[in-house]
Amino acid sequence: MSENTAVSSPVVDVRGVSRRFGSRTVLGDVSLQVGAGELFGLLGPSGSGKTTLIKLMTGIDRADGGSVRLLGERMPKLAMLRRFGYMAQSDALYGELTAKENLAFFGSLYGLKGERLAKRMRAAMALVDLEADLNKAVSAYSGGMKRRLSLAIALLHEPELLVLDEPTVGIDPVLRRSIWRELGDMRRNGTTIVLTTHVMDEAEKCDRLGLIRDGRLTAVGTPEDIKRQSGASSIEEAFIALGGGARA
Ligand SMILES: Nc1ncnc2c1ncn2[C@@H]1O[C@H](COP(=O)(O)OP(=O)(O)OP(=O)(O)O)[C@@H](O)[C@H]1O
Repeated sequence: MSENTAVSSPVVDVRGVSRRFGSRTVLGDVSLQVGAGELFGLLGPSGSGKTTLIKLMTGIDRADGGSVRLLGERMPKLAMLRRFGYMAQSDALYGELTAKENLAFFGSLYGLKGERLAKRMRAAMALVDLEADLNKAVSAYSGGMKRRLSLAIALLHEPELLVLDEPTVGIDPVLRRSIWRELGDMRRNGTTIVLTTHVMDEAEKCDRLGLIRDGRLTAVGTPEDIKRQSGASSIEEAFIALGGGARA
């Protein structure tokens, strides 16, 4: 691994993490630090281990070896639910409830209530352009609307850290752009963001990228570093050289 720059007081501190399923090692000895206010992108081919790593970070799954700390706390830890927002790859929503009821449910887990909850619901739904659908049952939402509601839930409590697994899949280009603008504003306000993506122009917008292949980080650095390391002129080429195809 190269250029995994030492980060002082990292918000995300993954050390020597591994995960096996049966006899198969899907993550091997992964170490990664993400600093406060960084927008960090995990990039890798399908099945390379991105979601597995995200699940270990958030405490949804437990590593077989190594350690994960978020905001200085050893994971998994239930109380940390209030301090980070997580958007899973498959939406974890209650279909029979309205969007508002879903938001209220997750809001209560985050410790939000009363006027603050109402205010945050309005702000989060405005951000994903779903204000008009607040009282609609989630079962009547399209796939893209469900993704947007999942994102609204992840940032409902204005967490210090956002962990987003493919946040813009199924979202149209106009809304995708406005969501990225919003992620940029959040980062400027000090929110740390870790996300996975398959979209190259999204990868270019990250402060740093981690390229993952076969459960190992093959490169970590700024988009410019990654291009330089692989001698590529675009992230897409670098991805193929370092993470997405035959190693150069
Ligand atoms: N619960 C599980 N049991 C067995 N194998 C699993 C389990 N979860 C993940 N895997 C395997 O681990 C590997 C990594 O999966 P993971 O979902 O982390 O990949 P990914 O990089 O997120 O892929 P994608 O980009 O397609 O979402 C895959 O081969 C997958 O089949």
